[in-house]
Amino acid sequence: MDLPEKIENLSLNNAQNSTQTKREDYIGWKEYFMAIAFLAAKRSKDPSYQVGACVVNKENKILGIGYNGFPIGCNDDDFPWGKNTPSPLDSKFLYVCHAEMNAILNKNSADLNNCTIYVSLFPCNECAKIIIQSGIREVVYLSDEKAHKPMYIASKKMFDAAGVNYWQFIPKNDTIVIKFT
Ligand SMILES: O=c1ccn([C@H]2C[C@H](O)[C@@H](COP(=O)(O)O)O2)c(=O)[nH]1
Ligand SMILES: [Zn+2]
Repeated sequence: MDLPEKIENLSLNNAQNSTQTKREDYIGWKEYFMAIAFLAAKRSKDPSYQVGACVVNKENKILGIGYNGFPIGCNDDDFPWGKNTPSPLDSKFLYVCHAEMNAILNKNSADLNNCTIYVSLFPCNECAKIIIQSGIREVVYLSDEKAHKPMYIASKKMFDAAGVNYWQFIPKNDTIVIKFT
């Protein structure tokens, strides 16, 4: 391409750029953080329930991500994934670290005060305690399908007493497609 042609193309591109407006179909912050919690849940090896969590500060910066799984060093193939086993020692409940706990322990900042946690499932009572003690002040959850169980009612009781705000996120769409192309 010789020089005059190049200059002509350049000014054409500039003219096109100056008339371009921003994309409108980008995902909002809340969708983004909830989608990250759901993506993290995809890492879980739990056959019955995969949970993801994402801790975010007031500047929309992510401070921690987690999913439910066994502690470091406890091999996914050696520890049990069953729950109603004859021997209590063979139940996953003794060993699994919950998604919220992992997100909080994985934090890349010392301070979680006034942060928000996005969770795919409303937190259980044990996670509620950890959330409160960490300084997180807001819980955004998607599923409340276990909310009728005593441990989840206890979570709400503790959140209410501690002044932790919680609300259900209802996504605009039930799918976000990610293509590696
Ligand atoms: O607050 C919560 C509650 C539960 N989880 C995890 C723990 C288990 O791995 C599953 C629940 O298994 P069920 O067999 O459906 O009881 O979810 C969590 O990460 N956070
Ligand atoms: Zn929990």
